[in-house]
Amino acid sequence: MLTLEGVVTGAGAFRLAADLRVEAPGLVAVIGPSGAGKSTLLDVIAGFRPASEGRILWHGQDLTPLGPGDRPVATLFQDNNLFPHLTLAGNLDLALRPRGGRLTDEARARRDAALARMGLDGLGDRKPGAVSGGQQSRAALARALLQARPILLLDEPFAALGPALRAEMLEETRRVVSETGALALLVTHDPADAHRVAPRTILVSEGRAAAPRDTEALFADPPDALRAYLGD
Ligand SMILES: Nc1ncnc2c1ncn2[C@@H]1O[C@H](COP(=O)(O)OP(=O)(O)OP(=O)(O)O)[C@@H](O)[C@H]1O
Repeated sequence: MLTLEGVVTGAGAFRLAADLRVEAPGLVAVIGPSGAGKSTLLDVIAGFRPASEGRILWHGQDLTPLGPGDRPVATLFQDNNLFPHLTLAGNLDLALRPRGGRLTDEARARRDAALARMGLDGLGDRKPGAVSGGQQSRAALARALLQARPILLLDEPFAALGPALRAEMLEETRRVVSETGALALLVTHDPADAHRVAPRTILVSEGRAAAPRDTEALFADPPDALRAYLGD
């Protein structure tokens, strides 16, 4: 269970309030108008942005005082964050030895298995610039999975991909989240994404992140803010 207890955060004049619980595991969509605070919500959970009020708890443990590296969280952003000067394998290795040092044989085997599972067999020696956008996305997802953190934050990770590839990557994400037993929060602009892969959805609007609701029920009877966003 991820609990945001009276959390208030913000950037500049913007304020976001969140008082909600998210049952783990599972894939939860985060949806809402542009500028509503979806990325801000993920940032405060990851620790990239401080909470000015309230606490963030993971299975009862208070994460609020912890820095991003000490939280049980892996984050995947839209631009993938692959280092261009490293090979795909080298990028994945960062998840296994974030502070440098030699990779053990066991770690190397895990990295190769992660590449293979994402359909990147034989591409480990290439740099990101020498593979397709979809392959870059796969490598970034593989790296996030290798981090093996129980909370996965996905901030529009596949927005730059075409519709078919995006659907494929979402399905891949759904599959790995269900296999790893993680809690994943997925920011998306597309209600179809939420319908496709997320049984629950958090609506962020009017300065507030609402408690997760059953996705079908939410869209069947949308609150005014969601109705306006959907253009109904
Ligand atoms: N560094 C900053 N300084 C000041 N205001 C900021 C900063 N970063 C974000 N904001 C403001 O915070 C609000 C929330 O931004 P956020 O990126 O969380 O929204 P979002 O819902 O993720 O938007 P989008 O869907 O467009 O990505 C916006 O109004 C934005 O202008």
